[in-house]
Amino acid sequence: MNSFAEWLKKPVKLVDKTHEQKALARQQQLTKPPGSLGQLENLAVKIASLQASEIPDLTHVHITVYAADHGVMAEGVSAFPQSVTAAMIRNFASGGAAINVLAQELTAKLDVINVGTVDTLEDIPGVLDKRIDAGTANFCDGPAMTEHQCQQAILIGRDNVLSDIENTQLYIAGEMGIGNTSTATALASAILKCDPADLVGPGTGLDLQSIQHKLTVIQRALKLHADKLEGDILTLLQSLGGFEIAAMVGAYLSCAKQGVPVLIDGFISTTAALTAEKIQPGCKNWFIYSHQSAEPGHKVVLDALDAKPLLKLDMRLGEGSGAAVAVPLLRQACLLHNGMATFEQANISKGDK
Ligand SMILES: Cc1cc2ncn([C@H]3O[C@H](COP(=O)(O)O)[C@@H](O)[C@H]3O)c2cc1C
Ligand SMILES: O=C(O)c1cccnc1
Repeated sequence: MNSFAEWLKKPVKLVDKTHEQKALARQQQLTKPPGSLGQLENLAVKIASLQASEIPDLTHVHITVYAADHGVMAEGVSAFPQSVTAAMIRNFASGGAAINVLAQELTAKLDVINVGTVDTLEDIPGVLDKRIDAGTANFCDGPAMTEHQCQQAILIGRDNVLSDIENTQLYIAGEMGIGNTSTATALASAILKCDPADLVGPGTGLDLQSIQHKLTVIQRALKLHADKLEGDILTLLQSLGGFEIAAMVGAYLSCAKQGVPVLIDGFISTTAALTAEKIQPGCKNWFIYSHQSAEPGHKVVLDALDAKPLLKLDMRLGEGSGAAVAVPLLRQACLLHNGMATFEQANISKGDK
């Protein structure tokens, strides 16, 4: 038995029900009509139970952006050229991307990992070079990855979570990879056995005619890999995924096994979350969903996870940006939970009904 298979078998950590009960009871004691803080109450209870703590705390947030290129770009499926993936890695390193601005404001730890760009980048301070290959293969011609490459990518995500687990109170995986809305659409359609026409969208900004072309490309890929649709999820990930998507799957599996709360971002990240949940049911107990992006496939994937995202801001960026935007809400839910007085402390009558 190799170490990958051993690790994969490790169970997902069970969520602490005692702390859930304690947090629910505390919410009933706080000086407000029960339920009046709406979803902020559920959030605080969820974070308290995931952290197994009476004082949930989100001071230390670990954000990792996984970047990689996609072979399906040979079919012309994005409004932007493939070289933008590498260019954005440079931008992450110099602090100019949206996620840099947000991570700085949150005082979050921000890692950037190159999991496999076509461009061989020089050593860039602040970027972890874990290039598996020069992008994935075109899944219209064959599997996107070899089995070994897929495992390598998963282990990169696993190890990133473990690298700072002692300090991580919340983990966010972001992605950068031109063409990856096509990859996520193909993978999610295969996993959910649904029509890719219900998921496909503009990504970075395709017009209607180009979206139609993107759909025919994805349909071709799904036809080519049709024999794997009844097979296991890891094979689907290997056939239709991307390096950064597989790395996010590994990170989510790692969080669920170790008991680290995860805040999920947009369409591509949520497709990785769905993949992790299908590989190991129960992973999703560790997930909180930040937002619903404008990419149509995101709603389909969120629904498949029974997810109720906190925000709907028509964002469609990725990089972990939607999740980062939601962190202040989570922090405020915790602050209210921890800091408000109880009826007893404030000597206020609780009311009878
Ligand atoms: C400058 C720039 C920065 C980005 N940051 C995230 N994405 C997002 O857009 C890409 C997916 O869209 P598509 O499948 O249409 O290529 C991914 O890289 C995703 O992270 C970006 C895209 C661009 C152009
Ligand atoms: O939903 C997302 O995260 C998204 C949508 C379009 C392009 N990139 C990311």
